[in-house]
Amino acid sequence: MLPEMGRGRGQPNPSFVPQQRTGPPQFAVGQQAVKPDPKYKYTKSTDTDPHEKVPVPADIALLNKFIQKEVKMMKDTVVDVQRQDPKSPLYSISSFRELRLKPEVLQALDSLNFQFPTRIQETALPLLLMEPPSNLIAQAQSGTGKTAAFVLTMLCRIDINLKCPQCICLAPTLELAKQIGEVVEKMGRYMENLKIHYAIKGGNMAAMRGRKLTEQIVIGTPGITRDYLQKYKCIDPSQIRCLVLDEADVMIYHQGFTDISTTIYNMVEEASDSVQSMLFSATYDEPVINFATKIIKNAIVVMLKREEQALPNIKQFYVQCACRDSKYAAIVNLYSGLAVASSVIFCHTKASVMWLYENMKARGHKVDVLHGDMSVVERADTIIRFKRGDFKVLITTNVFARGIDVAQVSVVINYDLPIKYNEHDSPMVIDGFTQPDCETYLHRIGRTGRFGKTGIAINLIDSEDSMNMINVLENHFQMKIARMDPSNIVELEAIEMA
Ligand SMILES: Nc1ncnc2c1ncn2[C@@H]1O[C@H](COP(=O)(O)OP(=O)(O)OP(=O)(O)O)[C@@H](O)[C@H]1O
Repeated sequence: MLPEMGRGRGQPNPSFVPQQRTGPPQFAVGQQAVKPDPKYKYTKSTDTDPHEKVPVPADIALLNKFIQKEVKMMKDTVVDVQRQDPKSPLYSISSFRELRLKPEVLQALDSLNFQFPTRIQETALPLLLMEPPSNLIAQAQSGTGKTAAFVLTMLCRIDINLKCPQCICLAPTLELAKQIGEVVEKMGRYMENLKIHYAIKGGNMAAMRGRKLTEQIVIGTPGITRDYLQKYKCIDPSQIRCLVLDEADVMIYHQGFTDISTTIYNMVEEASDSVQSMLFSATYDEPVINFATKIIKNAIVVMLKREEQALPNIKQFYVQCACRDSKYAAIVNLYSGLAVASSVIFCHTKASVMWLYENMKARGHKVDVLHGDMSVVERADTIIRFKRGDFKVLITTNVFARGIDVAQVSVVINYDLPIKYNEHDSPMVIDGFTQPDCETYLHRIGRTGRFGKTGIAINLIDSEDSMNMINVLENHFQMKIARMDPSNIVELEAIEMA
């Protein structure tokens, strides 16, 4: 059995309004940015600090030019160059043919133009396909092909002639579950009689009682999948050969998911003689990896160094805004740049998502929203339209932060930075500063820069508190988040040259 775990990290509290703090006056836009002393306790609001300079439309026009140039460069990115670079996550020395995949799967990979495995695929697949099967806890940067690594494993592990679930794949959101299913369909297109069942919100749960599933692969969110196993008994756990947890850190260590995921793991582990468990994510902080290695027996662990986690092909910037209102002005003025390819704007709450959406819509901008209060049908429809390019700017919450793969997303904007919560569901504050959620930040910016493309992440900063979060993120991942000062043409050109 699994060891009992304490309360996981708190879910973001939607009613939270970030605290405003004020800092030393030297921290002003247009001057050399002075990073605040982390020991300094800020107590007053900066919202109306007269030293701050709001980007004016002319400055924003330059910023737009910069974004558009970057987006154009993105189209010219050559994946082959990265494949040759031993430091790149796309680097590999083997071919898919050397990886013991089924012939029908190889045929599908050819038709999908998957020519070479990425580093994580080349590393994970031989470990996952060897006999006897071994468990794996794996980490790889966002957009580098983790999905294919576990989907190919599931396809190679199932016996197509058996009409019962043999693989369970869990994901934190229904959008991600659907997206994984689409990858299974594509990679399993030449496997006759392959069937997938989605254990997600929106299905007819009453019809499940007493029914035995005949599909070989079940992909679902944790709550409904547990009901399938425990309540409706429509999956026989003794037949399960693969259990996959995508976005595994959140699945095993987040309040609301921990107990459910561990119940599923225990049920399958106890019933099945030969289940292989696989955990994949772009991020695992220390407590998570400690917990994961405790519960997943004899797992092979493939981890990245901290400084390897942030992708160099995603250029990260912050823009200083005087207050929340000027963040809105910046977004409105950046619209034409954001709509060149596709962009995602992350807000802290559903309320701010809707506020930004209504205001931009009222100005005639074509934007759309995705958040957890929308119906299943609305959410699915929004993702389809965004992937199809029907609208170019998506305003959303953390519900879109993980896993969703939209190749043409070139810009991610953090209207609000993601905040870390403590075990009491309150924002974590150290030395007077709110702490950023480093893992969520990495997942959010990973919605751009997919599979070696270049992308831009822009963080809108409106207080010393949010500036401090930028410093913490830089230190945590040992990476640079450059100040983008739209009024400084020399600096902007220097960034363009970089
Ligand atoms: N070997 C490959 N050859 C060509 N394209 C690939 C290959 N592997 C993955 N891709 C493509 O790269 C994109 C990103 O892959 P995927 O969504 O699996 O990334 P991920 O690592 O799961 O990302 P995240 O951490 O955001 O969940 C997808 O569009 C996928 O089709």
